[in-house]
Amino acid sequence: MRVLVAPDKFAGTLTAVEAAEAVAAGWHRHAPDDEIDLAPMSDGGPGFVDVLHATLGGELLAVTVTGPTGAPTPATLLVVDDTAYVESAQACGLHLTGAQGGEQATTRGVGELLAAAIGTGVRRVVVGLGGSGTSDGGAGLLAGLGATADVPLDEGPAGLDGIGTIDLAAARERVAGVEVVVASDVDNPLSGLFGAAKVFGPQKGLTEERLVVVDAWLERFAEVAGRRTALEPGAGAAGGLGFALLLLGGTRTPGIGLVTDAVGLPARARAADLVVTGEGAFDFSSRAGKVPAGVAAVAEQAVRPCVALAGAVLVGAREMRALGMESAYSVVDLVGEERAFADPAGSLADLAERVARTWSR
Ligand SMILES: Nc1ncnc2c1ncn2[C@@H]1O[C@H](COP(=O)(O)OP(=O)(O)O)[C@@H](O)[C@H]1O
Ligand SMILES: O=C(O)[C@@H](CO)OP(=O)(O)O
Repeated sequence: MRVLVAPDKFAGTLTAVEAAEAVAAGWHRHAPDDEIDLAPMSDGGPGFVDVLHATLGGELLAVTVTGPTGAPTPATLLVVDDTAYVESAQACGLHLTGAQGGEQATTRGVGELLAAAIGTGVRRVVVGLGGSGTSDGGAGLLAGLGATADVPLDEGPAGLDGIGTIDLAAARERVAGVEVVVASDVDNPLSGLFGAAKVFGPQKGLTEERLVVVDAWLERFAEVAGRRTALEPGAGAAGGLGFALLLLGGTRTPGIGLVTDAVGLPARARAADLVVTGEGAFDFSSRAGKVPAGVAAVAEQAVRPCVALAGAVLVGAREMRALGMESAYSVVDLVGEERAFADPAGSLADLAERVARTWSR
């Protein structure tokens, strides 16, 4: 039997590559003769560059950029032919800000990363969005590329309070002649009920009262910088980085689709008998745009069953099927929360061994 293993990262415990390897190790304990094809995945968030490098090869270039709280932060660009890939979470990820709300946290480093990518002379730069700890509407990115305003653009959303004017000419000049592709994991607008602060603020540590304040800063920023662009799908990805990149002429594409195509997932699914995906928490936010739903859609096209192995499964059977999944299995249900976090790779392997008993033939 051939099994395609295509998980996302398990945020905080396993990278996508580690998760795929753990699943393969456990599966082989039960079914040593099964052929396993490892395809670690990303939707534009953490792991984007690693996952693409593992499949596409290319050259990795190390750079140091300004982190979300100002500290020098290492990041890596991937250059493949005339395209550079940049992962915004490396410069402003939640792992760098901690759950502090990010009211002063900046995306300046993402602008620096983009500038470094453009500096390599490529024709196209793909920016992966997701997993950010910031909510600055991408103002920091614009500052990192030379934009100026009557308020500081690189002091987080708090710095935008009372903004009246912005000049994007220098930033637009900096990206002129380069195609900017915005690979985002969500299609939310910048502000409002479905905006960056309201929907993704809580996971960054913003309290109910502060969400409203940050949303109002973003709303005002949108009025000054580009109201219509703020409503476009994906403007609210990565705390509004999508907005800034769209203002600079970027075009949005779902990150999962970009990665799926880049790693040739449809053909690999057709060559398999079963597709296995997974992520840390399988919940209803795992809908369209996220790795498990994207992998399930590819499996469906290939007429192959798809199952999910997750740290925790937080949806019922009906929702799981709506997400295209035949079954979803939980590490926590098998080994308990303590062991799941103490030995994430070992316990995911144990779960995979169990699942192989049901699915391998
Ligand atoms: N090994 C694990 N076992 C159980 N739960 C995990 C494990 N790793 C991560 N998680 C849970 O998954 C959550 C992250 O969800 P995940 O789907 O990986 O990321 P996101 O939703 O940010 O894309 C974590 O907050 C944690 O509760
Ligand atoms: O960075 C963020 O604000 C969100 C949405 O883009 O990412 P994730 O869905 O990975 O939590």
